[in-house]
Amino acid sequence: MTPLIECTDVTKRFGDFTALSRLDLTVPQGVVYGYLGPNGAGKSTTIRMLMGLSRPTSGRVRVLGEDPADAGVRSRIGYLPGELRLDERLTIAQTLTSWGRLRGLSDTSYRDELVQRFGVDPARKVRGLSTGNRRKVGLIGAFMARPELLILDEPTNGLDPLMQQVFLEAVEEARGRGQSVLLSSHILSEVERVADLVAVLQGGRLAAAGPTRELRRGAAQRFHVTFADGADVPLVSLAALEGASAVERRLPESQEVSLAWTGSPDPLLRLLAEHRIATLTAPEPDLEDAFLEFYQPDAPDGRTSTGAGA
Ligand SMILES: Nc1ncnc2c1ncn2[C@@H]1O[C@H](COP(=O)(O)OP(=O)(O)OP(=O)(O)O)[C@@H](O)[C@H]1O
Repeated sequence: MTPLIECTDVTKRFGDFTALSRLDLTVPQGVVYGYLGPNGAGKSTTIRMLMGLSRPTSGRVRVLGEDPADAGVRSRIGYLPGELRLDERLTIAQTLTSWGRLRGLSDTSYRDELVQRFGVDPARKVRGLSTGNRRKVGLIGAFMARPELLILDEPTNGLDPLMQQVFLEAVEEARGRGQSVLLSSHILSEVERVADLVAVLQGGRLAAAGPTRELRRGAAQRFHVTFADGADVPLVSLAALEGASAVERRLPESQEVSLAWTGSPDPLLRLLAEHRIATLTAPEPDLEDAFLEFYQPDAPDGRTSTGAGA
């Protein structure tokens, strides 16, 4: 089956500046795809190309199997731009009706349900709406026609936690119906909850891409160890282990040590077994840990230097 989005070796330059470099990206049917990266990484640049709003300098972009410069393709996508421009003179209802007309939407029951769930008053004028309420209108517009592909640029910007929840439910419903959703976000915990696949952009290059579960599995695992009162705290031996990084005592004289670990924990557990331990905890690594590894400023391989020195 043709992927809904396929970018092959895509580069985008603005003058001398390369905003995106040799991007390969594939979004299959029926998945939620998280598009992550720090400010200026190139997320919006990618999304604008997917929507045919700008052209790649080189490489090939296909959306729904077509060139996105084709207006017919665009009208099949539920799109939420990073900066949504609305006609200030209209009410919310008029705005949604005009978008619906453009899409040939005849059954408005899902639209009306979304209006309820997002808690917007359709009679209100767009002028004077808060950022969050504008975002809600944009989201309802993107979801209401149940398009096969949704492309959402920072969709939860300005939404309160309750509305973020409503949004995530709409995303899960869309996936349940076989629609695909590409969403860019800085809110990693939310992407982690909902995305099947993620890509991490850094400085216009893909730093990682793959199933969320695998990325999380590859993340450094944090361990917190409390050595028994009076027992040795083997900081130097811990820091010398190959999988260890950021080995730190909680407080200068404390028996508590935290460290990050990559790879099988066997060598760590063997070393710890030689010592008297009061507690050992290892929280589930999250995407934030995995993600932040990609842009430690002074550690290109993602490892932080060890804090062992005491
Ligand atoms: N039209 C343009 N002309 C020149 N440079 C641009 C243009 N559009 C984007 N850029 C630059 O390209 C880089 C990527 O920008 P982009 O907006 O895609 O990043 P982003 O990942 O979406 O970041 P943010 O989360 O801050 O929106 C930035 O350095 C930006 O300044």
